Amino acid sequence: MPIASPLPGGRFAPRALGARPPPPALLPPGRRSIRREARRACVGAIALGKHDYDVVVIGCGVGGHGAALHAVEQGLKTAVVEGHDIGGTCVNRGCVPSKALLAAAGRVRELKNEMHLKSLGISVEGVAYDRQAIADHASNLAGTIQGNLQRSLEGLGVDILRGSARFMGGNRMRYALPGRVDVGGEITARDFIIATGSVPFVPPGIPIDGKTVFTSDHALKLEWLPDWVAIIGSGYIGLEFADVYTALGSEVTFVEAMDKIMPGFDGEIAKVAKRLLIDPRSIDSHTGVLATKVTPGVPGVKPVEIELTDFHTKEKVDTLEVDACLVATGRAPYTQGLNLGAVNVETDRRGFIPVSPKMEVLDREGSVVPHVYCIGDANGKFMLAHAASAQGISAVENICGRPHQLNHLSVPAACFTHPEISFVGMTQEAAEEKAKAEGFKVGLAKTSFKANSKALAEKEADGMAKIIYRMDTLEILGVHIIGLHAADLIHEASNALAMGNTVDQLKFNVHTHPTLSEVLDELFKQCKTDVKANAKQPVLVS
Ligand SMILES: Cc1cc2nc3c(=O)[nH]c(=O)nc-3n(C[C@H](O)[C@H](O)[C@H](O)COP(=O)(O)OP(=O)(O)OC[C@H]3O[C@@H](n4cnc5c(N)ncnc54)[C@H](O)[C@@H]3O)c2cc1C
Ligand SMILES: NC(=O)c1ccc[n+]([C@@H]2O[C@H](COP(=O)([O-])OP(=O)(O)OC[C@H]3O[C@@H](n4cnc5c(N)ncnc54)[C@H](O)[C@@H]3O)[C@@H](O)[C@H]2O)c1
Repeated sequence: MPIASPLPGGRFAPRALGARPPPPALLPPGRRSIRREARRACVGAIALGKHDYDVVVIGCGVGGHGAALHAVEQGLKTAVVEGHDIGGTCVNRGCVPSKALLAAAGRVRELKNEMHLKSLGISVEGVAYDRQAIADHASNLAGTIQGNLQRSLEGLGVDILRGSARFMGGNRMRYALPGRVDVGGEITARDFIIATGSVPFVPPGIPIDGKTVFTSDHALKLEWLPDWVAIIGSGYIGLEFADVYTALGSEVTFVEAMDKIMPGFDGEIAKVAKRLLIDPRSIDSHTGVLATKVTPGVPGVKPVEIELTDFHTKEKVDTLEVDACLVATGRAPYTQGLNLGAVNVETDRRGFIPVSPKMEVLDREGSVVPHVYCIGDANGKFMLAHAASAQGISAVENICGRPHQLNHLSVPAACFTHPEISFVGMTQEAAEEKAKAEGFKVGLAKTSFKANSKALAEKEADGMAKIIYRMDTLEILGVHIIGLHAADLIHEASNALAMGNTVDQLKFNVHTHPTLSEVLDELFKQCKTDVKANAKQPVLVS
């Protein structure tokens, strides 16, 4: 039976886990020679010999896990050093528990939507939920996936070293667990991959008490459901928690520094999201304001006070009084205690570790620091789990002497609200700027879920998809979807982008009827692919 993976695509799903696989000597001859050949190919490129390990990965979040699995598959002697929880943020305090909460809250929302159920001929009475049981579902799932990750590493022969790692100069590294004299030691490695991730960023003036003022780390435990919760920041975390809280009966107020809600998203998609995810729910928002001072409260006794300051004039404009405050204002890289100076590495102004497109760490002059790579949230290139893992694989390819660069524009992203939002590549705004600078015309096509038979059968036909492409080369610049299962639908577009497919190549592909995938089929078919005719079109076709 496949084992649940924290990553889409189940990076370790097909392997038999739970039991340690036989050592190479006991493997069937075919498997043995594949492992040996992989090792010869890769190790030949890096001239191994005098080190304890070929590769040491510092941090075992999904980035470090992905890197370690790929390294050991290449025949490299590999260790991960983990100072806290195997699985890092994604498994323990991120993707996994948040999706468990969203799954349960989404069901509650659906079952409480009498109108929707009635339109399908169904009536349900007395829908109730157990807050603690929902919280337990999230923490149990995190525990299960953490165990799976650990077994997958052990099963393939990756050494798991417990402790916080610290560079000692040269190829040496020390690791230790505070308060444990029996754990730790010093090791050497030919190559190091830094995968130490990130922690919540909390703006100055906001004290976190973990009860009434908290970050996603606390919110995921769902210890209580405030009647009224202010969420500072309307990015991914803000949107997903607003979805959970409103489904479970809380009222939400967004406090967003930028002039519009969801500033990081494509403008048109953000407008549709506002119509579908914000306006019909118990959500209001204050935009163009910073939360400059927050005073924690006492549940049921004293409210949390949030001082709002105009983003532009810097004048104090209002004070909110709410039951609780979730701070969702981004994440900060975590590189504390690594002693980066010992390997001539310095973080940038925001604390990220600068890297080349091959994930090689760069020094302050911009030169490559030999044998040190950095992947995932710690380099800040794309703070998503699957990006971290893909960067890890890319780093290992480079270690093996097979030059590789991940095309970050082809990395998809999704926000798991109900309905979901997903995208790959550029927003329309960014594409238009690029077109202006480079002198090409932008093509645009859109489709609605309302024209899709499957979405209509589900009575969930709210949503749209749009594609942005170059009219001269028919190259895809971006695809954005909001609607039922948008997070799954995006992969046809992201894979096309990764493979360098142009829109004229996609429009002849066949899709099963009736499926939601026809939303994208329709989108590709609507693209204007006559390049000669396109040259005569106005600058933007919509
Ligand atoms: C609430 C929430 C929901 C999210 N949902 C999604 C989602 O749905 N999809 C998605 O793609 N992304 C999601 N993310 C983002 C995702 O979790 C991160 O992008 C991802 O975890 C980054 O992986 P990483 O391996 O770079 O770092 P991390 O997962 O942060 O792992 C780093 C690891 O390094 C260890 N470490 C740090 N320093 C040391 C040291 N000196 N020595 C040894 N070990 C060390 C840490 O203990 C940690 O285990 C979410 C994030 C949050 C907060
Ligand atoms: N589904 C997913 O893939 C998923 C889910 C959750 C988190 N994540 C990852 O976690 C990271 C963190 O998520 P996030 O939502 O915290 O960050 P974010 O960068 O997505 O959004 C932060 C928002 O906070 C606003 N902001 C910042 N400071 C403010 C202040 N003082 N007052 C008011 N508004 C302020 C910003 O303008 C922005 O809109 C993201 O980079 C994302 O990649 C991903």
